[in-house]
Amino acid sequence: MTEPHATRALRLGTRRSKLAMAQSGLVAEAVSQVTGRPVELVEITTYGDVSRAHLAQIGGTGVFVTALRDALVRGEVDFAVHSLKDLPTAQPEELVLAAVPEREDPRDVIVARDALKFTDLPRGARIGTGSPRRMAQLNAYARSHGLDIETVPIRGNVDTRIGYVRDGELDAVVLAAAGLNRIGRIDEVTDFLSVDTVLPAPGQGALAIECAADNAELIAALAELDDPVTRAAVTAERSLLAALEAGCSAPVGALADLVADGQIVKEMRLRGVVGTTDGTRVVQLSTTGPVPDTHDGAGALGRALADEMLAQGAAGLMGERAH
Ligand SMILES: NCc1[nH]cc(CCC(=O)O)c1CC(=O)O
Repeated sequence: MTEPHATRALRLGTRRSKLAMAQSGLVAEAVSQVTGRPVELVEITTYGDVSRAHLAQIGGTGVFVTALRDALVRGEVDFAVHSLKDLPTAQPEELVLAAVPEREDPRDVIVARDALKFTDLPRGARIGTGSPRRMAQLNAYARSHGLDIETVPIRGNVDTRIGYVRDGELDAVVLAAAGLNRIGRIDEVTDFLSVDTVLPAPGQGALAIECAADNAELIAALAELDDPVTRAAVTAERSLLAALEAGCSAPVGALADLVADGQIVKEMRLRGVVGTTDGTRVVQLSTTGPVPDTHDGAGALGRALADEMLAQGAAGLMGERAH
């Protein structure tokens, strides 16, 4: 006899990294609450987990996500949790972004030796990051503020990256605040980078819960975990990314937030940046519009900013174009 549907465990497909397991654990609990069903974690290895190549070299788009999406399409798992910033902008038609929960801190942070802040790093300091977006903005800031830094391409999980600082190989590494928060290591941050210095990746700090497009019952339940403001913000950020035709490893930063006058929310602001990794050329613009209440409205904000950025030569600054 099959188990009654209402109590069968929902299968959550997850990567095995510490960060992915932490994120999936948080979401599993929330999903269990809204569905009344137990959630079991199904571990899946993605290309991004096994390849040693630098992200920019292996092409970026979707390396952490494809295997999870394949398992969803094959019906091996019921839903998957992704870091939204790792999710390609193209949405497969068999799948749907059922929920985007409230975003946490979108900022990038520095973990440096001797509790150093970014602007206090000594001349010639070596800063590890595998992200062209972070390289471009850190180098641009350094150039315009008389700092002398060297960005060093690295990759690997959080332990590996912070390890480069602990063992003295690098002076600092750049990471996302959200990831460190989720794995309980936010105390190791020595500097929270203002978004005026480094705009985060589109979707950074937000999670995406994805399931099969024909699973109406689960989609309805997961909708309870959706945060409409986060959804609108990340939709605008991702439509900017898509309209620039840039992959997730391209040097594109974007952040949408609400502009309030006292308690009253006035508008949504979208900021975007692209630059060459050496920081010599940067296009950074922002736009505002009414707070979008539809997917199309948020998309239009992103596309409008992309058009302005392209008119200022943004396309010529992106080395890693999506194929
Ligand atoms: N590319 C790896 C990745 N994907 C999501 C996060 C952090 C969590 C988030 O941004 O939601 C990280 C690590 C990092 O950039 O430090």
